[in-house]
Amino acid sequence: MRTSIATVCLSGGLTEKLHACAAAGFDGVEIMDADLVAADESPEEIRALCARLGLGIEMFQPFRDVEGVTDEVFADTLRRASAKFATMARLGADLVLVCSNVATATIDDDELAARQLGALADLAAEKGIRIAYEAMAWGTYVNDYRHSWRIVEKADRPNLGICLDSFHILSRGDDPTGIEQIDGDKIFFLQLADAPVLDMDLLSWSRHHRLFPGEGGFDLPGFLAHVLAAGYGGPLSLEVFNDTFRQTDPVRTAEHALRSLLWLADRTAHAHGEGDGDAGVARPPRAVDFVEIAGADLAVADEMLAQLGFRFRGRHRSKPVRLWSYGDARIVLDEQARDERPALTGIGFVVDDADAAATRAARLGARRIFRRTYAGEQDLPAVSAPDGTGVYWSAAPEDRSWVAEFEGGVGGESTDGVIDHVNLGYHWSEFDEAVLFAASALALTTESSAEVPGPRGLVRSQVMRTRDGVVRIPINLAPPTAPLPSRHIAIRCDDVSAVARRARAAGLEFLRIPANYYDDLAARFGLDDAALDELRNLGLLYDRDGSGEFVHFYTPTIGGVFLEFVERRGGYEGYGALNAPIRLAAQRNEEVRRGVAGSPA
Ligand SMILES: O=C(O)c1ccc(O)c(O)c1
Ligand SMILES: [Mg+2]
Repeated sequence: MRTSIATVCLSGGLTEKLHACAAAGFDGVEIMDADLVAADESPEEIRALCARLGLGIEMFQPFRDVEGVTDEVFADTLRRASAKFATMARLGADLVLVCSNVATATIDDDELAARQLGALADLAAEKGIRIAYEAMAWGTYVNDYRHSWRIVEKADRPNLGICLDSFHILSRGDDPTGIEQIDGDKIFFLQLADAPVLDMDLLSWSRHHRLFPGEGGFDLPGFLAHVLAAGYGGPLSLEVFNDTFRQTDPVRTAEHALRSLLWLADRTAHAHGEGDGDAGVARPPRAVDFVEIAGADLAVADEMLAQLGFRFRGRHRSKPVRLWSYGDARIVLDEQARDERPALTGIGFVVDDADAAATRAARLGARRIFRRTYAGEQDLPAVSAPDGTGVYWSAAPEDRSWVAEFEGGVGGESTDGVIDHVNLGYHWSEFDEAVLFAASALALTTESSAEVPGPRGLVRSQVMRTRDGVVRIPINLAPPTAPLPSRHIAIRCDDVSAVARRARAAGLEFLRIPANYYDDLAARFGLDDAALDELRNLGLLYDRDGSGEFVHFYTPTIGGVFLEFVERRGGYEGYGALNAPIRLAAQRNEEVRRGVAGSPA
């Protein structure tokens, strides 16, 4: 599989983009005409740079507004084309992308379109150039890949083929199975992009919201399978127009982009039964093993966990690390960190094959973490997620010997606790990368996303989970000007009221929920007075849907982390989305009271 990326995906000048693509390990690039026009370097210099970096120039793009025009307009099109073909010769590029006409087309006639594309192809042939014709989703007359293929067949030139772009096909809801009817040798190029499912005009959706494969709502593995079944053997090239990636560090974005292609290739091979074992598609995790909180002094966390009813399981025998558990929910407090501010710094997962999971994540570009372990200590395979969060794998319960490395804890175990979800917040520049990491390295599935209004702006929440719901990681996108949101660990228990009562009796202060919230609950759900009083008195939040109920509460925030206790009744699958704005507002009110709030924006 040859990997390629369009320069339009990245920020920076053309040479910076090329260096980033090469550093990430791409085989080739699509050079955007506009990037070349704006570059200081000549086409010859860009050609030499690509050669030095080992990057193939897979395609030059785009050339626009060719077919369906009057003879007079077309004469000028050929003049424009001659000039661009001369540039391509200097660049050493021999494939050009022609977008279906979105602007100057005035004549809806396939015979004319085929004649004009044929004439363009003949001009290109004199320079040894091939043309890939791409149906744009918003093309004036040609906007369906099957239509572009009919025209290419009609024109019947050896150097004229089509370019398929997953966005243009899937955004319109066109059936991609027809791709298999196309002669694979005539698919000259393949562009890949995912996108969130949005209800908006195609052009804006395409120009601003495309995503790398695995980050949106399109079935890219299914799409690619059709293209490969047609016999396509060219590069897999990413073409992602996205406002965020135009601003982020091109080196990091290029690494992120390559990870999406590896994920896609794995998924597609897997669907064909060609997975290569340990490096192939990871099986989703079976559970969250533990969550790690690190900070220089975690005494406040110890106190809070004790108040909540966690059991102290002891100190690690060789490190300043402590273990607490609530049933099967384990929290590791790590005081090796120099940073004063406690933070959620790692998550352990239970998988079938821990080494395979780590190897696979490393192959997807994640850095391995090597930790000092002493004789007899379990060495959990681990990597660092792109944001630096540690990810550990173990094959528990058969293999949870690390727990026995903690000494001096109390015995006995409450049995009803488990980690329900771990909520991670990101800024705009890291959000899509985090979603892709969860989809690829953690083998989690994307659930629909929600938007939550908070006092500092809108928070987008994208839940990544296993299909069985045993592992759930809501990934939140913070408003652009807000500080990085706190992360939180949600513990599921059988009786959240009992936990709340006990924690209050032990002196734990909860996040303060406004009285107005309970008036609104009464209005919304018609709860009886006793139920409402219990919620109000204990400071609990409540939600209900067609399948069940959800009762939960939040602790105060310690540094950058807080806890939530939840009780799910019946088949309730959500996270109390209607309560999230209450939580965000209450957390801000708490910051205001403590004088650490900053400005609202
Ligand atoms: O939005 C565009 O103009 C544009 C240009 C080239 C492409 O390959 C494409 O898919 C879209
Ligand atoms: Mg395209």
